[in-house]
Amino acid sequence: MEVPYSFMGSFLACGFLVALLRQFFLVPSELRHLPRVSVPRLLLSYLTGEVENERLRRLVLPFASERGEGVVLVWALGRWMVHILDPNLARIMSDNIDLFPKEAPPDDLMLWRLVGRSNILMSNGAQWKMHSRVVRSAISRAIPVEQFAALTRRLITVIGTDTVVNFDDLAQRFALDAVGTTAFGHDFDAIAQESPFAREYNGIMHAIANPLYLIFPTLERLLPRRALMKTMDTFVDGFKGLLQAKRENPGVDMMTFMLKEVEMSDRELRDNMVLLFIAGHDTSAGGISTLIYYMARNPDIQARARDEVLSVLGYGSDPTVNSLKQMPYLNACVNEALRINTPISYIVPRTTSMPVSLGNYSIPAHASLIFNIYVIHHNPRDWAEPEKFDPERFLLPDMNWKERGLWVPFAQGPRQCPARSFALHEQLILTALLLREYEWTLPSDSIHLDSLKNAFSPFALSIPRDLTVKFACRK
Ligand code: HEM
Repeated sequence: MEVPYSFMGSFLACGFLVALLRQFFLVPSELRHLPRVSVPRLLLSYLTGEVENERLRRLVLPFASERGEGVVLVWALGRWMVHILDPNLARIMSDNIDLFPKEAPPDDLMLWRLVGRSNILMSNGAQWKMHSRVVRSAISRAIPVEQFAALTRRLITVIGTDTVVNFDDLAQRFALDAVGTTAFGHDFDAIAQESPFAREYNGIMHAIANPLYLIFPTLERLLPRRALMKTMDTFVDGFKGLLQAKRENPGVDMMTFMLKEVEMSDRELRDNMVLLFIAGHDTSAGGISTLIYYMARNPDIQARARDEVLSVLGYGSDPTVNSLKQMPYLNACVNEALRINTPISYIVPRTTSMPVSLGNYSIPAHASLIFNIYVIHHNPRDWAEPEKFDPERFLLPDMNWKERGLWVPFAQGPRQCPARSFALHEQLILTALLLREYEWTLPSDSIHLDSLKNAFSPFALSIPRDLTVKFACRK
């Protein structure tokens, strides 16, 4: 019997496609000894737009909590990545930055076109040391306590007396003004009115997050998104304008400080500016919204934190670095919010500069590794009832969460977040002043009555979405 050409053609095409797909998802032979998450389950999760924290809870956490594994392979963005799930292994990786340098980001991924590569986040070795020295000293000169309080007062004016507000939006606008005024000496005035800059940024992030381009980054080359690239270039150029304005009109902000450093080129200054903008506002906004949400869901916790704030500050004075230290319960609430819905689920990929042994696992050279903050924060082997919002756990004397590397929202080691103290104070001051001014609850039609829902983010960010909150003035 003669086989029709059309049938043979389809058969060969199918065979070719299967072989291609197999190749695409094939685990490299040198990684095959490691446990791994099933590809079909991952693909289904990516294609249905599941949020990162849910995916990690369902598909990755069980490897640590049920099987006691310290690492697991996860397929993402077209390759296999080693997720570090064990706090001790995470510490080894974080402390040895020469053995585990930052991986060069895939050329095709749009995020890196936006963030740039000549900055503190993406550099390694001597370059990173230079960036780190300049950026860290700029950030850590003085905590802008008064500025945070002034911005909170602006926020209170916008919230008004008795209202329901979209708090995730307000938190993002607050965080944008916080980073704008303190890092660039530029007031976006985003709290009071819609900022075109923020709108453009949100539009770009939304376009970058197109699931098809994320799963198959090579599409950026096959079907280039020229309009998006142009918008991104114009957006980044906006930072050049800010830089020039800062040169002509120096202030007391981080950029003015960095401009005094002759070591950095204009390109490096601009890339660091874009980075501070991105790293500094979505993360903070996520942390703030999470904290406000859990306080709304737990009126007893909210009341206890308020009592503490009033006992230290009374009704007159603004918080200071010292007075905030006298509020252990409020500090515990901030820590617990950063644990339970950690703003960054895992760090930017590292690589191995040579074959290494991590605990019982041998990892080949040039593997991609990340340490998984979400899993470390949610492993029931280390945290009792990890899904419960319980600030009290940070007050237990024998928990030793710092020493054991169990609480790592800002990562750890030399490359941990340089703005840890900045971000913690931002949250403490905002919450202290809101507690004094308002009592807040979730409205009855909130989508978060049962559990917190995050917005979709392809960059492992956990930011609550559509978080309406009902504020009632206490005076
Ligand atoms: C709650 C808020 C924040 C959280 C949870 C957070 C978390 C993190 C984490 C986990 C890293 C490590 C990333 C990695 O190694 O791949 C990081 C790095 C970084 N963060 Fe933050 N961050 C926050 C706020 C900020 C703010 C407000 C700024 C700036 C004003 C900032 C600037 C940076 C920079 C420049 C780095 C790169 C450090 C390096 O590679 O040496 N972050 N952050």
